[in-house]
Amino acid sequence: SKPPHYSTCLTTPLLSPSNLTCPLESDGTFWYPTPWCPIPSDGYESGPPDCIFTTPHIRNQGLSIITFPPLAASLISPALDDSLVPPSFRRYNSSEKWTIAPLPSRGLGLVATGSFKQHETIMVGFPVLIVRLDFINGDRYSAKNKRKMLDVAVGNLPEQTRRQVEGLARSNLGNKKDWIVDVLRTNGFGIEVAGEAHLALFLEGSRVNHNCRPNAFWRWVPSKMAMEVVALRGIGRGEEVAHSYAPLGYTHEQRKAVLQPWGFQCQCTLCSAPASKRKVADSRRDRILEIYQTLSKAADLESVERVDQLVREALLLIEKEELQPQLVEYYAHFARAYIETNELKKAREYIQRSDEMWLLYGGEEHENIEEMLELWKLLEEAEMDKEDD
Ligand SMILES: C[S@@+](CC[C@H](N)C(=O)[O-])C[C@H]1O[C@@H](n2cnc3c(N)ncnc32)[C@H](O)[C@@H]1O
Repeated sequence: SKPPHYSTCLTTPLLSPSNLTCPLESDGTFWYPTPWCPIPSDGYESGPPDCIFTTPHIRNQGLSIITFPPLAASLISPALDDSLVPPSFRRYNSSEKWTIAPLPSRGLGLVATGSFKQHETIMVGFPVLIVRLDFINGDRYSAKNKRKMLDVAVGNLPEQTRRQVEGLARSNLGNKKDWIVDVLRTNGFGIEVAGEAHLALFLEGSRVNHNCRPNAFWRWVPSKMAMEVVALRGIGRGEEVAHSYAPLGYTHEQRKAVLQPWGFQCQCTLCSAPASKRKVADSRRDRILEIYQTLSKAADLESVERVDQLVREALLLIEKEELQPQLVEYYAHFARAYIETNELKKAREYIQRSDEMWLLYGGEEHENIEEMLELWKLLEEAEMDKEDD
């Protein structure tokens, strides 16, 4: 049977219908070739189909997306408007301060050919392939159909881009047919499109290797569909630029488990340290988490002095373990504990710090805006209550 044309504006819980105009913008001429929407195995029972959308010239490299039609429609403007990419973003793309080079036992990687100051943007990348995570993980399409759709998505890209995507494939892969799923899993970055999880593939950004004590982090700029790699600390010429694939703060065993899908043995300074040193690092990391949990239990917060003590201990351990990016969450958490114990001046100070860090690590459009707003509201209510007393 013929799939219903998606211009019927199939409703999806992901975007409220008020955000949609009918017919969907994705029905127009923006995409080339015409989007292809194979029928999911469950028909359209559990939602719209995943379709392949390609815009072959965007950002000088093209982009293919496999997702729900309303989500693709939501990207056309302004996120995928080439004329709205700020000049600074274009400049980083041809930066002379980095190169992609072969590195011992970890394939290619990003290497600084100039120096970077702390928090300086190193690279800006635009995705060439975006795939809805549940399309890959779910079973609405058979493995064969998924492969076919992914092949079409890559095949629609301009030849040079396609070759570069193919160049990301691992040569030692067991089942060669699964190369693109493997590339997405090992080189893809998790991003959100209208609140739905997707994997995004970048040509150069996907070459950044892992380090448990990273010198860089990346942030996603949804309104420009761009990924920025940013220096966590000063980086010298010749240094490899690496970020952590594992959440910071994990212990050795936890890191091993999350890094397993990438199929490499982590040799970073932390993982290859002698067992005794690793044990010290692990116990500090466990303790940081324990403090976090204690601060979450209002009943355990006997006094402001107790909160002060726990905050001081956590800050010291975070510094020792070089986990500063984690402060973005810890500051907000400290603030909650101070609100709980009615120490509102300190609460305000930590909310402010958390806000500043979110801006740095998540960018202006960071995903936690709502939670931070709620925290500010909570503080203001507590301040009003205190005034009334
Ligand atoms: C996102 S890619 C990074 C680019 C990759 N080196 C390449 O040549 O395409 C991830 C893969 O790089 C390798 N890799 C990344 N970090 C590594 C590390 N610290 N040690 C060893 N291999 C690493 C692993 O093979 C991993 O699956």
